[in-house]
Amino acid sequence: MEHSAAIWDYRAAVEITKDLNGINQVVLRNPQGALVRVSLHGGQVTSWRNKHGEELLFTSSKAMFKAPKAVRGGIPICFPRIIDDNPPLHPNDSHGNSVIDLLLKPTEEDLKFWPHRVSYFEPQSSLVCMVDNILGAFMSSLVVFCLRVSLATNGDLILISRVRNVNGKPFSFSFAYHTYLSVSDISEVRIEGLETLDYLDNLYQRERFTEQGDAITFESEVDQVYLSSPNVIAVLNHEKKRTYVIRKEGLPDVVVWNPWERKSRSMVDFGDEEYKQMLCVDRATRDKPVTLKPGEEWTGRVQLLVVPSSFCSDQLNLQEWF
Ligand SMILES: O=P(O)(O)OC[C@H]1O[C@H](O)[C@H](O)[C@@H](O)[C@@H]1O
Repeated sequence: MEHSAAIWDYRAAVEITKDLNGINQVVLRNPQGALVRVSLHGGQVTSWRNKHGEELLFTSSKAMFKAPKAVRGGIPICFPRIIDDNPPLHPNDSHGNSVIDLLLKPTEEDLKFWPHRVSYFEPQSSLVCMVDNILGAFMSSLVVFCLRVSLATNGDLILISRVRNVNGKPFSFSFAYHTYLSVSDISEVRIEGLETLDYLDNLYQRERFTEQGDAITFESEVDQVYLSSPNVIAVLNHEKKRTYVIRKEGLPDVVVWNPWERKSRSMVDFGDEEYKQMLCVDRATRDKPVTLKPGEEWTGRVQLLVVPSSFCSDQLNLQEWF
Protein backbone atom coordinates (compact mmCIF):
# COMPACT_ATOMS: atom_id res chain seq x y z
CA MET A 1 0.00 0.00 0.00
CA GLU A 2 1.32 3.42 -0.92
CA HIS A 3 1.45 6.02 1.79
CA SER A 4 0.17 9.18 0.25
CA ALA A 5 2.64 11.97 0.76
CA ALA A 6 1.49 14.64 -1.62
CA ILE A 7 1.43 18.21 -0.45
CA TRP A 8 -1.98 19.14 0.88
CA ASP A 9 -3.67 22.47 0.76
CA TYR A 10 -5.37 23.77 3.86
CA ARG A 11 -8.70 25.54 4.11
CA ALA A 12 -9.01 26.27 7.78
CA ALA A 13 -6.69 26.22 10.76
CA VAL A 14 -6.14 27.37 14.23
CA GLU A 15 -2.46 27.90 13.71
CA ILE A 16 0.08 27.19 11.00
CA THR A 17 3.68 26.50 11.96
CA LYS A 18 6.64 24.66 10.42
CA ASP A 19 7.86 21.30 11.64
CA LEU A 20 11.54 20.35 12.05
CA ASN A 21 11.75 19.56 8.34
CA GLY A 22 10.42 22.95 7.34
CA ILE A 23 7.07 21.50 6.25
CA ASN A 24 3.96 23.48 7.11
CA GLN A 25 1.83 21.92 9.80
CA VAL A 26 -1.53 22.81 11.25
CA VAL A 27 -1.97 22.88 15.01
CA LEU A 28 -5.49 22.34 16.37
CA ARG A 29 -6.18 23.08 20.03
CA ASN A 30 -9.25 22.68 22.19
CA PRO A 31 -10.19 24.79 25.23
CA GLN A 32 -8.99 22.07 27.65
CA GLY A 33 -5.46 22.17 26.22
CA ALA A 34 -5.55 19.04 24.02
CA LEU A 35 -3.64 19.41 20.77
CA VAL A 36 -3.39 17.81 17.33
CA ARG A 37 -0.68 18.46 14.73
CA VAL A 38 -1.33 17.71 11.06
CA SER A 39 1.51 17.80 8.55
CA LEU A 40 0.68 19.22 5.15
CA HIS A 41 3.02 16.58 3.79
CA GLY A 42 0.49 13.82 3.15
CA GLY A 43 -2.13 15.16 5.56
CA GLN A 44 -0.50 12.97 8.21
CA VAL A 45 -1.51 13.51 11.85
CA THR A 46 1.87 13.64 13.61
CA SER A 47 0.78 14.33 17.17
CA TRP A 48 -2.31 13.98 19.39
CA ARG A 49 -1.90 15.14 22.96
CA ASN A 50 -4.45 15.02 25.74
CA LYS A 51 -5.19 17.92 28.08
CA HIS A 52 -2.35 16.76 30.38
CA GLY A 53 0.14 17.11 27.53
CA GLU A 54 0.62 13.32 27.17
CA GLU A 55 1.35 12.12 23.63
CA LEU A 56 -1.17 9.48 22.54
CA LEU A 57 0.41 8.53 19.19
CA PHE A 58 3.75 6.84 18.67
CA THR A 59 6.47 8.37 16.48
CA SER A 60 9.82 6.69 16.06
CA SER A 61 12.91 8.46 17.35
CA LYS A 62 14.48 7.36 14.04
CA ALA A 63 11.64 8.75 11.91
CA MET A 64 12.89 10.42 8.75
CA PHE A 65 11.36 12.86 6.38
CA LYS A 66 12.07 11.60 2.91
CA ALA A 67 9.38 12.33 0.35
CA PRO A 68 7.35 10.57 -0.87
CA LYS A 69 7.56 8.17 2.11
CA ALA A 70 5.39 8.83 5.15
CA VAL A 71 7.07 9.64 8.45
CA ARG A 72 7.22 6.53 10.72
CA GLY A 73 4.55 7.33 13.28
CA GLY A 74 1.38 9.31 13.86
CA ILE A 75 -1.37 8.50 11.35
CA PRO A 76 -0.19 8.30 7.73
CA ILE A 77 -3.07 8.23 5.27
CA CYS A 78 -2.68 5.24 3.00
CA PHE A 79 -4.34 6.33 -0.21
CA PRO A 80 -4.43 5.40 -2.95
CA ARG A 81 -3.31 1.89 -3.44
CA ILE A 82 -3.47 1.28 -7.14
CA ILE A 83 -5.36 -1.90 -7.78
CA ASP A 84 -6.42 -1.01 -11.31
CA ASP A 85 -3.76 -1.71 -13.87
CA ASN A 86 -4.71 0.34 -16.37
CA PRO A 87 -6.82 29.69 4.11
CA PRO A 88 -8.67 31.66 5.85
CA LEU A 89 -8.64 30.64 9.51
CA HIS A 90 -11.94 29.46 10.91
CA PRO A 91 -10.98 27.40 13.91
CA ASN A 92 -14.31 25.81 14.90
CA ASP A 93 -17.10 23.84 13.25
CA SER A 94 -20.74 24.07 14.33
CA HIS A 95 -20.06 21.71 17.28
CA GLY A 96 -17.21 23.84 18.60
CA ASN A 97 -14.58 21.33 17.41
CA SER A 98 -11.25 22.54 16.04
CA VAL A 99 -11.20 21.56 12.39
CA ILE A 100 -8.93 21.55 9.37
CA ASP A 101 -10.05 20.57 5.87
CA LEU A 102 -7.40 19.42 3.45
CA LEU A 103 -7.45 18.80 -0.27
CA LEU A 104 -5.07 16.50 -2.02
CA LYS A 105 -2.89 18.27 -4.57
CA PRO A 106 -0.79 15.60 -6.25
CA THR A 107 2.63 16.48 -7.53
CA GLU A 108 3.82 15.43 -10.99
CA GLU A 109 5.74 12.67 -9.22
CA ASP A 110 2.56 11.36 -7.55
CA LEU A 111 0.74 11.28 -10.85
CA LYS A 112 3.36 8.94 -12.27
CA PHE A 113 2.23 6.39 -9.67
CA TRP A 114 -1.45 7.14 -9.84
CA PRO A 115 -2.81 8.53 -13.07
CA HIS A 116 -6.19 9.76 -11.81
CA ARG A 117 -6.27 13.51 -11.69
CA VAL A 118 -7.38 14.94 -8.37
CA SER A 119 -9.42 18.10 -8.10
CA TYR A 120 -8.23 21.17 -6.35
CA PHE A 121 -10.67 23.79 -5.17
CA GLU A 122 -10.65 27.11 -3.40
CA PRO A 123 -11.92 27.47 0.19
CA GLN A 124 -15.60 27.03 0.93
CA SER A 125 -17.26 26.99 4.30
CA SER A 126 -18.36 23.37 4.28
CA LEU A 127 -16.87 20.17 3.03
CA VAL A 128 -20.03 18.95 1.32
CA CYS A 129 -20.49 22.28 -0.34
CA MET A 130 -16.91 22.12 -1.49
CA VAL A 131 -17.36 18.70 -3.06
CA ASP A 132 -20.55 19.74 -4.80
CA ASN A 133 -18.94 22.85 -6.12
CA ILE A 134 -16.04 20.90 -7.47
CA LEU A 135 -18.48 18.79 -9.38
CA GLY A 136 -20.02 21.83 -10.94
CA ALA A 137 -16.83 23.67 -11.64
CA PHE A 138 -14.42 20.91 -12.59
CA MET A 139 -16.32 18.35 -14.58
CA SER A 140 -13.17 17.47 -16.42
CA SER A 141 -11.46 16.45 -13.19
CA LEU A 142 -11.51 12.81 -12.23
CA VAL A 143 -11.24 12.38 -8.50
CA VAL A 144 -11.96 14.56 -5.51
CA PHE A 145 -10.18 13.64 -2.32
CA CYS A 146 -10.51 15.60 0.88
CA LEU A 147 -9.68 15.00 4.50
CA ARG A 148 -11.18 16.63 7.56
CA VAL A 149 -9.23 16.40 10.83
CA SER A 150 -11.13 17.47 13.97
CA LEU A 151 -10.09 17.82 17.57
CA ALA A 152 -13.33 17.67 19.58
CA THR A 153 -13.96 19.76 22.67
CA ASN A 154 -13.67 16.55 24.75
CA GLY A 155 -10.29 15.67 23.17
CA ASP A 156 -11.44 13.04 20.63
CA LEU A 157 -9.57 12.91 17.34
CA ILE A 158 -11.80 12.48 14.28
CA LEU A 159 -10.64 11.92 10.70
CA ILE A 160 -13.05 11.91 7.80
CA SER A 161 -11.92 11.19 4.24
CA ARG A 162 -14.10 11.66 1.21
CA VAL A 163 -13.41 10.38 -2.25
CA ARG A 164 -15.63 11.16 -5.19
CA ASN A 165 -15.37 9.84 -8.70
CA VAL A 166 -16.28 12.50 -11.20
CA ASN A 167 -14.83 10.61 -14.13
CA GLY A 168 -16.79 8.72 -16.78
CA LYS A 169 -15.57 5.29 -15.67
CA PRO A 170 -15.34 3.38 -12.37
CA PHE A 171 -12.15 3.39 -10.33
CA SER A 172 -11.01 1.38 -7.35
CA PHE A 173 -8.79 1.98 -4.37
CA SER A 174 -7.83 0.73 -0.94
CA PHE A 175 -7.52 2.98 2.06
CA ALA A 176 -6.17 2.95 5.62
CA TYR A 177 -5.66 5.24 8.55
CA HIS A 178 -2.30 3.73 9.50
CA THR A 179 -2.59 4.53 13.21
CA TYR A 180 0.50 4.20 15.44
CA LEU A 181 -0.77 4.04 19.02
CA SER A 182 1.65 4.76 21.84
CA VAL A 183 1.72 1.97 24.47
CA SER A 184 3.88 1.48 27.56
CA ASP A 185 4.72 -2.19 26.92
CA ILE A 186 3.32 -4.22 24.02
CA SER A 187 3.29 -7.42 26.09
CA GLU A 188 0.76 -5.76 28.46
CA VAL A 189 -1.59 -4.65 25.69
CA ARG A 190 -4.71 -6.33 24.41
CA ILE A 191 -7.32 -5.57 21.78
CA GLU A 192 -10.98 -6.29 22.43
CA GLY A 193 -13.66 -6.46 19.75
CA LEU A 194 -11.83 -8.61 17.18
CA GLU A 195 -12.23 -11.99 18.90
CA THR A 196 -13.94 -14.71 16.81
CA LEU A 197 -13.43 -12.72 13.59
CA ASP A 198 -11.79 -14.09 10.45
CA TYR A 199 -8.48 -12.54 9.48
CA LEU A 200 -5.95 -12.70 6.67
CA ASP A 201 -2.44 -13.26 7.94
CA ASN A 202 0.08 -11.24 5.93
CA LEU A 203 2.88 -13.30 7.47
CA TYR A 204 1.37 -16.45 5.87
CA GLN A 205 0.63 -15.25 2.32
CA ARG A 206 -2.71 -13.80 3.38
CA GLU A 207 -4.03 -17.19 4.49
CA ARG A 208 -7.43 -16.94 6.20
CA PHE A 209 -7.79 -17.90 9.88
CA THR A 210 -10.40 -17.42 12.61
CA GLU A 211 -9.38 -15.60 15.78
CA GLN A 212 -9.69 -17.95 18.77
CA GLY A 213 -8.65 -15.98 21.84
CA ASP A 214 -10.83 -13.92 24.18
CA ALA A 215 -8.81 -10.89 23.22
CA ILE A 216 -5.78 -10.24 21.02
CA THR A 217 -2.47 -10.18 22.92
CA PHE A 218 1.10 -9.89 21.63
CA GLU A 219 4.20 -12.03 21.95
CA SER A 220 5.65 -12.02 18.42
CA GLU A 221 5.40 -10.24 15.05
CA VAL A 222 1.82 -9.59 13.94
CA ASP A 223 0.48 -8.40 10.57
CA GLN A 224 -3.18 -9.37 10.30
CA VAL A 225 -6.18 -7.99 8.45
CA TYR A 226 -9.39 -8.59 10.44
CA LEU A 227 -12.46 -8.76 8.23
CA SER A 228 -15.95 -7.31 8.77
CA SER A 229 -14.97 -5.72 12.05
CA PRO A 230 -17.43 -4.15 14.50
CA ASN A 231 -17.86 -0.38 14.57
CA VAL A 232 -16.12 -0.07 17.92
CA ILE A 233 -12.98 -1.80 19.16
CA ALA A 234 -10.76 -1.07 22.16
CA VAL A 235 -7.01 -1.23 22.76
CA LEU A 236 -6.32 -1.68 26.47
CA ASN A 237 -3.06 -0.62 28.07
CA HIS A 238 -3.63 -1.35 31.76
CA GLU A 239 -0.16 -0.38 32.88
CA LYS A 240 -0.67 3.11 31.51
CA LYS A 241 -4.29 3.16 32.74
CA ARG A 242 -5.29 4.05 29.21
CA THR A 243 -7.78 2.51 26.81
CA TYR A 244 -8.06 3.68 23.24
CA VAL A 245 -11.51 3.31 21.75
CA ILE A 246 -11.54 3.31 17.97
CA ARG A 247 -14.81 3.84 16.22
CA LYS A 248 -15.30 3.74 12.47
CA GLU A 249 -17.73 4.15 9.62
CA GLY A 250 -17.16 2.95 6.05
CA LEU A 251 -13.99 1.00 6.87
CA PRO A 252 -14.75 -2.73 7.24
CA ASP A 253 -11.26 -4.05 8.03
CA VAL A 254 -8.82 -3.61 10.89
CA VAL A 255 -5.10 -4.09 10.26
CA VAL A 256 -3.09 -4.99 13.37
CA TRP A 257 0.67 -4.65 12.99
CA ASN A 258 3.67 -4.91 15.26
CA PRO A 259 7.06 -5.63 13.65
CA TRP A 260 8.55 -7.19 16.82
CA GLU A 261 12.28 -7.64 17.25
CA ARG A 262 13.69 -9.02 14.01
CA LYS A 263 11.77 -6.79 11.62
CA SER A 264 12.43 -3.74 13.79
CA ARG A 265 16.14 -4.23 13.29
CA SER A 266 15.67 -4.25 9.52
CA MET A 267 13.83 -0.92 9.37
CA VAL A 268 16.11 2.09 9.03
CA ASP A 269 13.53 4.56 10.34
CA PHE A 270 12.61 2.55 13.43
CA GLY A 271 14.53 1.87 16.66
CA ASP A 272 15.51 -1.73 17.49
CA GLU A 273 13.48 -1.74 20.72
CA GLU A 274 10.68 0.59 19.72
CA TYR A 275 8.28 -2.23 18.85
CA LYS A 276 7.63 -2.43 22.61
CA GLN A 277 6.17 1.08 22.66
CA MET A 278 3.85 0.96 19.69
CA LEU A 279 0.97 -0.88 18.09
CA CYS A 280 -0.59 -0.09 14.73
CA VAL A 281 -4.35 -0.57 14.65
CA ASP A 282 -5.56 0.66 11.28
CA ARG A 283 -9.15 1.16 10.27
CA ALA A 284 -9.00 0.22 6.60
CA THR A 285 -10.45 -1.22 3.43
CA ARG A 286 -7.79 -3.81 2.67
CA ASP A 287 -9.53 -7.03 1.74
CA LYS A 288 -11.89 -5.73 -0.91
CA PRO A 289 -11.12 -2.47 -2.68
CA VAL A 290 -13.72 0.27 -2.83
CA THR A 291 -15.07 0.77 -6.34
CA LEU A 292 -16.77 4.05 -7.16
CA LYS A 293 -18.91 4.36 -10.23
CA PRO A 294 -19.04 7.75 -11.92
CA GLY A 295 -20.67 10.24 -9.56
CA GLU A 296 -20.37 8.04 -6.48
CA GLU A 297 -18.79 9.18 -3.25
CA TRP A 298 -17.14 7.21 -0.44
CA THR A 299 -16.62 8.33 3.13
CA GLY A 300 -14.25 6.72 5.63
CA ARG A 301 -14.49 8.03 9.18
CA VAL A 302 -12.52 7.14 12.25
CA GLN A 303 -12.91 8.50 15.78
CA LEU A 304 -10.22 7.91 18.39
CA LEU A 305 -10.84 8.53 22.06
CA VAL A 306 -9.19 7.64 25.31
CA VAL A 307 -11.17 6.37 28.31
CA PRO A 308 -10.10 5.07 31.75
CA SER A 309 -8.55 1.60 31.70
CA SER A 310 -11.61 0.00 33.31
CA PHE A 311 -13.31 0.13 29.91
CA CYS A 312 -13.87 -3.44 28.77
CA SER A 313 -15.42 -5.47 26.02
CA ASP A 314 -18.84 -5.59 27.68
CA GLN A 315 -19.15 -1.92 27.01
CA LEU A 316 -18.15 -2.43 23.40
CA ASN A 317 -21.65 -3.66 22.77
CA LEU A 318 -22.94 -0.25 23.63
CA GLN A 319 -22.62 1.07 20.11
CA GLU A 320 -25.05 3.82 21.06
CA TRP A 321 -22.58 4.95 23.69
CA PHE A 322 -21.20 7.20 21.00
O1 LIG B 1 6.81 -0.01 6.35
P1 LIG B 1 5.47 0.55 5.95
O2 LIG B 1 5.29 0.65 4.47
O3 LIG B 1 5.18 1.81 6.68
O4 LIG B 1 4.38 -0.50 6.40
C1 LIG B 1 4.30 -0.95 7.72
C2 LIG B 1 3.21 -2.00 7.83
O5 LIG B 1 1.99 -1.40 7.51
C3 LIG B 1 0.81 -2.21 7.52
O6 LIG B 1 0.40 -2.43 8.81
C4 LIG B 1 1.01 -3.50 6.74
O7 LIG B 1 -0.04 -4.41 7.02
C5 LIG B 1 2.32 -4.15 7.02
O8 LIG B 1 2.51 -5.23 6.11
C6 LIG B 1 3.46 -3.17 6.89
O9 LIG B 1 4.67 -3.81 7.17
